[in-house]
Amino acid sequence: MVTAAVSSGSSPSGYLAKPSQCADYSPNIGSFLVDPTQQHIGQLVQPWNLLSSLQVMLKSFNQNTLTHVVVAPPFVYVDLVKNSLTDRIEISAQNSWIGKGGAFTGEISVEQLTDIGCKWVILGHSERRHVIGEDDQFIGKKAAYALSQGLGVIACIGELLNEREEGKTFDVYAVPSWDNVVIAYEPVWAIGTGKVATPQQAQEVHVAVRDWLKKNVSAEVASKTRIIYGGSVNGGNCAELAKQEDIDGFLVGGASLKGPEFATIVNSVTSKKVAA
Ligand SMILES: O=C(CO)COP(=O)(O)O
Repeated sequence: MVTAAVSSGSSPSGYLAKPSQCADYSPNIGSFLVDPTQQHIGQLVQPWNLLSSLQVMLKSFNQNTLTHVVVAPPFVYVDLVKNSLTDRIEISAQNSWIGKGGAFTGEISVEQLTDIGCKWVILGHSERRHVIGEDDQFIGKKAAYALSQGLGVIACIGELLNEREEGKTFDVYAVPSWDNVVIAYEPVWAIGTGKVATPQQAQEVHVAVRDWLKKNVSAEVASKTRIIYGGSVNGGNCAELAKQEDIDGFLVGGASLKGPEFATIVNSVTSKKVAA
């Protein structure tokens, strides 16, 4: 990407942002997010792989549907993916720097992301927490900064398998009171494992998150905030998950690389909204 000068770290570049390509959507429609991280099911995500899946998906879903589609490609492909897709799909980054851009070599700033037209950033993904070592406080600071600059935040929360087994699911997520936030519940044990949460397990946590928002923020925020589920979502399990009252959409990794399956997942969210 032209903007990533080696010595300039996360400083904003002179790259001109394109005009907004944001599709209008109402806050309480379904969300569907695609996060094909660098490596999924042993397969390196290449842009043409992702793009061909997205093109297949685009042919199979009605672009006038209510489902809000956001794609989060690896950083190096953001520009390519953005420029190859219809305006109907918004782009998210998979991470951002904690504060204002500066000399932080190797980091990507919020300013750079908005500069190239990103609307969203995923923060607190389990791999950032458990592999890189980011904690709630660090993620909270990142979220606050991204939001202050107008970037939407897809905030990921989720428990490890041993925490679920020890009954700690409800202690793990400390969700700050953010506006312009989509909350993604991703049980760590379900990510990339093929072991999906049951609809009831997911619904139980989503309800608890909504209750948390109600108590700690407001009833309005609780009802408007989209809470999406991630972790081994596929074409076969999406419909039952989507039927759950508090599951507003999905964060999908591996299945996003399979176009027809991807369309099935998008359409499962749409069907729910149409039925509502
Ligand atoms: O965490 C996820 C995407 O970032 C979920 O991945 P999978 O859908 O492959 O389990």
